[in-house]
Amino acid sequence: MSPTDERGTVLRVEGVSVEYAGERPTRAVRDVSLELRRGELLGIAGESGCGKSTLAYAVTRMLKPPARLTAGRVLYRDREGKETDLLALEGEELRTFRWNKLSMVFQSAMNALNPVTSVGKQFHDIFRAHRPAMTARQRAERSAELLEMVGIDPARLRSFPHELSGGMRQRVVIAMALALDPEIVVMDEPTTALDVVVQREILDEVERLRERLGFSVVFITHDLGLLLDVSDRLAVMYAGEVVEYAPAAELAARPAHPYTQGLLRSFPDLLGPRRELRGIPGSPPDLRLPLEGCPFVDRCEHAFEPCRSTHPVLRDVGAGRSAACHLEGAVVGEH
Ligand SMILES: Nc1ncnc2c1ncn2[C@@H]1O[C@H](COP(=O)(O)OP(=O)(O)OP(=O)(O)O)[C@@H](O)[C@H]1O
Repeated sequence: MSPTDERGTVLRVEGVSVEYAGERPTRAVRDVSLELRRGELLGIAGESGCGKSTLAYAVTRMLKPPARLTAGRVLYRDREGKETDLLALEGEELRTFRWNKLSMVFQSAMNALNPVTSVGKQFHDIFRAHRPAMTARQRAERSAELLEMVGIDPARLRSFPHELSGGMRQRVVIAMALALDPEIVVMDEPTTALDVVVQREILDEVERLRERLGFSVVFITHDLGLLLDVSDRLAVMYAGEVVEYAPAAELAARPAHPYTQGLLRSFPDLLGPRRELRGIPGSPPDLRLPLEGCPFVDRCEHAFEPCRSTHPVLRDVGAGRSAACHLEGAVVGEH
């Protein structure tokens, strides 16, 4: 049993489905179940359009029309084991929950920051709203401490967002997300807009902070290579569904789902032997149309009789892995 098992689950996503309304609704997230353990980094990978962001918005209660949650529960479990269904929270309860227990870091730091307000004032506003008992001095001290924590000179509290580099802005957003010491941080493509070196620095920072502060992270990106590096466990999404769910090391060594194998073949392994780079031919199914069999069937080189007619459910395929695939053991060889 790993240390995260002993600390238990902090968030459980159960059977969540989301649709975008339209003449034919887009079923963007379909019956997704996941579990975030205390202190772990759970990665969510998949190509653009597979529903990662929609899932993040559903979990953080930020879905806006035309998106509509059609099924499921998102349960937060506190340290005493008491569960709260996030999808049932409203008004003040939801607002309190959002910053204190769960916070979010999204792709565009520029959109998350108010361009006409100094960084310091934005920290002060968070504290004034959520920690009204704090004095002005305590607010200033805590803001400076948070900036230092993410490697930024507290003198920057006087800066406006446009005076900071992209990497610094993203660090500020991460510091804000950590302002009230949340237990869960959901990060959706937090470094995608940044260059590779800055990306790496920020990820190292998140790692350090996670070790120090003990929060859990849901980390969403299309960059599977990066996720394999930073995640404890990984969920691979395809066409709105989780098709594989496994410890990162197992997923890298023995990917069970043909889609995961294809994704792993699509990027170069910098340390391993040179190999042919092959993408996955074809494109994902139209999520507005009914899907009967496996959503990956048209792109799968291993498709056989049941794949077109029977929808595969996520099942245990050994070594802590689950895969939604009809193949026996789902493992069809090294990638
Ligand atoms: N506002 C919207 N209205 C209708 N359909 C939408 C809307 N937003 C997203 N979708 C559809 O929902 C599906 C999932 O999109 P989503 O953005 O969640 O995927 P993603 O994996 O996060 O992709 P990306 O990395 O490109 O953001 C896609 O088919 C997309 O076209």
